Amino acid sequence: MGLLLSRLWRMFGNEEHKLVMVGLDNAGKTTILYQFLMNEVVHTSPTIGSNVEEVVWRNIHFLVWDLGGQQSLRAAWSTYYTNTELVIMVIDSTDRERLAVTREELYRMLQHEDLSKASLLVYANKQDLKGSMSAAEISRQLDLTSIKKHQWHIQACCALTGEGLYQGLEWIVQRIKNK
Ligand SMILES: Nc1nc2c(ncn2[C@@H]2O[C@H](COP(=O)(O)OP(=O)(O)OP(=O)(O)O)[C@@H](O)[C@H]2O)c(=O)[nH]1
Ligand SMILES: [Mg+2]
Repeated sequence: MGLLLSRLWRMFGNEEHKLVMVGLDNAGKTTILYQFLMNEVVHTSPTIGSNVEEVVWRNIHFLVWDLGGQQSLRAAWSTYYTNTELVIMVIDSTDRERLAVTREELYRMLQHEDLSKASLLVYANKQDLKGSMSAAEISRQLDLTSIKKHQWHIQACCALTGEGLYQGLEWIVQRIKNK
């Protein structure tokens, strides 16, 4: 009975999935959040603390937490991890100098016990800018293939046009449906 009810609950799209969006400052997280919510580019300023919005896509409800990425704020990311099923890490694909910092933050995050069952989507954002690294290059530099305990996927995107954003969400939807 419990299983049936939970299936019905899911069929009617009432389940809410917690999604946490992390990444260094200036990566484009807040821009992505409001693209999801309103299909438009909003003017952003650096996030202090977090933004949270409910995003509905293909009848699936996501509670999306967009966390501030400045160095002093990163220690607080883990306070948002409880009950998180999905993590999006956003990367500014032109920010070669700080890819090593992103890598450190990524692996620190994946070790957190509250994320042991979470799936990871990496957005290689700002693909519209000249000199941006490709998703394949970022994947190599971050050594994503070494991640065995989490399902992961990398998606090239541009938050200004929205290109690639929904392909990433589609991967997330498939993860949820396959559970
Ligand atoms: N060219 C280009 N600029 C982008 C893209 N995505 C975001 N930006 C710009 O990058 C800047 C930072 O974007 P935010 O969304 O505020 O970045 P953030 O990751 O939320 O930053 P913090 O809140 O400090 O962690 C803004 O000026 C955005 O307009 C993109 O795909 N291409
Ligand atoms: Mg922000």
